[in-house]
Amino acid sequence: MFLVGLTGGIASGKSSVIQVFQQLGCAVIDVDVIARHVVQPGYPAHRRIVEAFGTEVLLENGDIDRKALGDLIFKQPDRRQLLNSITHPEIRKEMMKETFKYFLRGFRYAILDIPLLFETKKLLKYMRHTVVVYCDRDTQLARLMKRNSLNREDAEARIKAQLPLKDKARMADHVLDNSGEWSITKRQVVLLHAKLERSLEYLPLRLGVLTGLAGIVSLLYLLTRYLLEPQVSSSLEV
Ligand SMILES: Nc1ncnc2c1ncn2[C@@H]1O[C@H](COP(=O)(O)OP(=O)(O)OP(=O)(O)O)[C@@H](O)[C@H]1O
Repeated sequence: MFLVGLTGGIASGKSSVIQVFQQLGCAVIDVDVIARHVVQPGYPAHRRIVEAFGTEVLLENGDIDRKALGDLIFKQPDRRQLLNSITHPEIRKEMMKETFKYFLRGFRYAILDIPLLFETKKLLKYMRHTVVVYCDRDTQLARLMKRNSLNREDAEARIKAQLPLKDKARMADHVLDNSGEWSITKRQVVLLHAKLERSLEYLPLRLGVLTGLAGIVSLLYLLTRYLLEPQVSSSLEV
């Protein structure tokens, strides 16, 4: 199995593209979903966020108020870093668990939706392929303003807070251009999936694990035989 990291910019279409991969039966790991999961009440990250940011980032039912927290860290990079240092290790652990489950189920590749793949770089070394969901700046701005009911100034500020989408596209192995009609994007996703499925890059890990298992089984077999065999020399001595 190999890993494919999918990223893009705010409102560039990542979630929409990931849905198509899901419909195609792919192994999808959504970091946003994991990020929401690990901050639920009862989880260590939830307790540490409340300790660090206070109860004003809580909703009445005890859940984290993601909007309040987002607003709080938006203009304060040091607090953003603090939040990341709490949540990122927990997110990575969950991602590894999910990846392992898909590996056991025999998937050839798993696609991970990682919004800040190129910014944080931490997960980049595990990705055999990187995919950027791109759209031109005007389209991105218009879709963001519409989806989040933002004025132009706020939407522009949010786009500016990230690496430019064009730079990300240059760094990626594959670019899905989502500037136009949705049907055109969908076709690109289907083609990319077919290409990744055809790739033989899943073989080294699978063969490695099978060889390792075969080695362990042989070792156990030899050990069992040795332990169960009558000790001829010692019985002669008696
Ligand atoms: N090709 C398209 N044509 C028209 N609208 C689109 C297209 N692709 C996505 N959208 C719309 O643009 C908005 C942003 O898309 P989406 O939520 O998939 O982006 P995203 O990259 O996951 O965003 P974020 O990271 O900010 O959550 C959504 O409202 C979606 O319905």
